[in-house]
Amino acid sequence: MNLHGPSRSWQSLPAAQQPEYPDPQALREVVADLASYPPLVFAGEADQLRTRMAAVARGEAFLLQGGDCAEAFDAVSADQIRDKLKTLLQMGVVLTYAASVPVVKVGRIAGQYSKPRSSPTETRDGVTLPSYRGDSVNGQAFTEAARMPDPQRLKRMYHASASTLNLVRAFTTGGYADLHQVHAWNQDFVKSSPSGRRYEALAREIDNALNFMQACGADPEEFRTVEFFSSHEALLLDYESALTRVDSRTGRLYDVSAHMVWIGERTRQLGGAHVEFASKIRNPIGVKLGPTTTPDDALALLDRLDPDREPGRLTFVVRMGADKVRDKLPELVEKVTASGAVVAWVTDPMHGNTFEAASGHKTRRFDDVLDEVKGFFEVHKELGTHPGGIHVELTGDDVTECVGGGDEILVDDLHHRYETACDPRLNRSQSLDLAFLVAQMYREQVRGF
Ligand SMILES: O=C[C@H](O)[C@H](O)COP(=O)(O)O
Ligand SMILES: C=C(OP(=O)(O)O)C(=O)O
Ligand SMILES: [Mn+2]
Repeated sequence: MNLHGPSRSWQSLPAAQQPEYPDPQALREVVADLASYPPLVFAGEADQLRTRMAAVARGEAFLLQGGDCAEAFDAVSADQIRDKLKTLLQMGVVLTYAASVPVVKVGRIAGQYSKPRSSPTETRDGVTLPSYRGDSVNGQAFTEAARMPDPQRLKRMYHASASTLNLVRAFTTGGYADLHQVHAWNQDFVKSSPSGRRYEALAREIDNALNFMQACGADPEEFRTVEFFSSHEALLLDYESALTRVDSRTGRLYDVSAHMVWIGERTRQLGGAHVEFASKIRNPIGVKLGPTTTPDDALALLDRLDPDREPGRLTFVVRMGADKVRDKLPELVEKVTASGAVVAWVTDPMHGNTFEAASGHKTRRFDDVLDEVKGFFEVHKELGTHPGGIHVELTGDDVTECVGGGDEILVDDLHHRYETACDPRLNRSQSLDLAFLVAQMYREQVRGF
């Protein structure tokens, strides 16, 4: 990697969770090619998201961040991208309208192809192979050939991300996301699900409100487009480094693979390459905080990643588990707040609530997810701080991966449509249920009506 501009200091530090490529020369060639590819996002857009996240941190907006645990190359289709986006847009509308708060919409999309794993290997029937680490690294099939890390997959990740982002941009700016389309997004859903029917009632209210505003002289053009940002875990540093470029406007480094990137629970070591990398780029940054995080860990991350105490720069994505969030979160929030920092606090109610069902499926209970969100809101209410948003794993498809929800999925249903490449996702109905419940919590606890 050639060193243009500021130093790439992270490249000499230990990086956890990286694939072991059999042919380092092949990797170098791929990285050199990637470094010559055009950016996927413009640095100015990342700045815009930082401004939006500053509003979240100050308590003036709410973050909705969601998408697959792991995107898959064979799911880069118009229908799947549209349905995911549609789900996020519907959730965004529910939250905006029912909680009366501006919603910053960020997809786990167009780059979420790489997975950290609890174990580097997987054993089935006495055979041990490298774990699946996401489509950017290896294949899901349990064969030696598929599980061998292949650097060519980094290029496929770039192209899959580019075509996904292209379609997302077309939908969000080309008329599909027009607020006047609130009913159209729900058409295929309205009769088949309780949350679809509930949404339809809300969409009618929005219609009335739009008609009222237009009658008052508001410009309908204002509602034609939606601001939507991309994000993923910055896990594979070969890829992220190749897409980290000097911004010609400012001379600063930006990771132009996405608007926002985050550091996962397994790679947030203070002396590690991921934290160093994130400290050097200007994008808004997220860091996952699991139940073992101490206040000193949080303060050290704050000093490394947000030394200037710039609202919008740093988001702490808390994923403690429903049974721990009420115990563990308060002292983190207290100490960080006392330090004078204005960070965005966001709940990821998924990753602390995963368990294996008797059938062997990795799953989550909708009620645990909801309970962790409730705990997160309770802690912030108690401390007078802002519950800034939710970070969830979801899909627009009617999968059966998480149990519970208004259109209840039972443990015995999991096998019907269990399609995730990694962690269990909320389906569309469960996602909408969650949006309604979170909107109600926000309205009651933050807005006070
Ligand atoms: O989001 C991803 C998973 O939580 C992470 O990859 C770990 O999963 P594992 O415990 O199945 O390895
Ligand atoms: C791996 C993930 O989360 P965490 O780092 O919080 O475990 C994830 O977001 O998919
Ligand atoms: Mn996950």
